[in-house]
Amino acid sequence: MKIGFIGCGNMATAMIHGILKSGLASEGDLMASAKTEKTKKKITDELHLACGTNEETASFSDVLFLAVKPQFYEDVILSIRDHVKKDALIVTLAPGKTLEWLGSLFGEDRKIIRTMPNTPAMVGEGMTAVCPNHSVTDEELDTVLTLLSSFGQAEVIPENLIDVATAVSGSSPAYIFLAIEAMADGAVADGMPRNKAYRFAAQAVLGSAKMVLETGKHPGELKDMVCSPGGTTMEAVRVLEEKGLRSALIEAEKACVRKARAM
Ligand SMILES: NC(=O)C1=CN([C@@H]2O[C@H](COP(=O)(O)OP(=O)(O)OC[C@H]3O[C@@H](n4cnc5c(N)ncnc54)[C@H](O)[C@@H]3O)[C@@H](O)[C@H]2O)C=CC1
Ligand SMILES: O=C(O)[C@@H]1CCC=N1
Repeated sequence: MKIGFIGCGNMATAMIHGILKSGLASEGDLMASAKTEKTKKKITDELHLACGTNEETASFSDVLFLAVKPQFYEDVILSIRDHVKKDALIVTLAPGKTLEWLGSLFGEDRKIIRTMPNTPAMVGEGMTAVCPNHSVTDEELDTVLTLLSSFGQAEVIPENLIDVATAVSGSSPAYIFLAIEAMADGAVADGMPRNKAYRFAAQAVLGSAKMVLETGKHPGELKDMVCSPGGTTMEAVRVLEEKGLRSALIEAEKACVRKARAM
């Protein structure tokens, strides 16, 4: 199976590392294309892959990832569509680009899998939402799920939820980085050296996420386990509620969904 990436930025690089590390494919099975000389050099010298034009990458691939920003999708699709193998599995990553829209550009009978990954794929802890179109068989879907699982979790969802997935997992690492930065700022304000503060905050976030996933307990119950009666945490939680953290996150996700639907 030959795997190609049109564009080789943050997401493609993370996916390539995951696929190679898992042993699902070797360097010779992969090709990527790029716009800049710097990225071309990264593909050949750092990733040790063949670097092709967009057209060469399209005609090489049994599984083809479209890893350019959404605003470049239309031009890229129009330039490669006649080069894509007839039975290739076309995997998209862009928000807002629906299966219907993709089918209208590639051709209705094409096998298209719309996904929404996230950058924690870079450390093998990605979360990818997956929506296949009607032309993709169960076996082909399994092939793509196996590739996507090489850098984290991958789960099929109905397409009407993919903008929601964008808000809750595609974009949410940015909210969490912001939270970690702010938590560390608070610690620095009270005298902790900055590097130590990032590590303490990030490890607390990592452990908390693991508790949700591994205990299966309701997040509210886990929160209550931290809040000793008359203790320190309840004071912090009281201020977070007063400042609207919960509502800020809900409204941020609603804005994210609105933007994705408008793209
Ligand atoms: N960064 C993120 O957190 C996430 C990104 N996505 C989606 O993944 C896709 C890729 O995003 P990133 O990797 O973050 O972007 P990026 O900007 O890091 O990478 C895109 C690459 O494509 C190259 N490129 C642009 N036009 C090209 C062309 N015509 N031919 C070949 N290469 C071209 C750019 O030079 C760049 O290296 C986007 O559609 C984005 O919306 C989805 C989920 C999360
Ligand atoms: O900000 C964006 O548009 C992309 C999609 C999800 C994360 N990054």
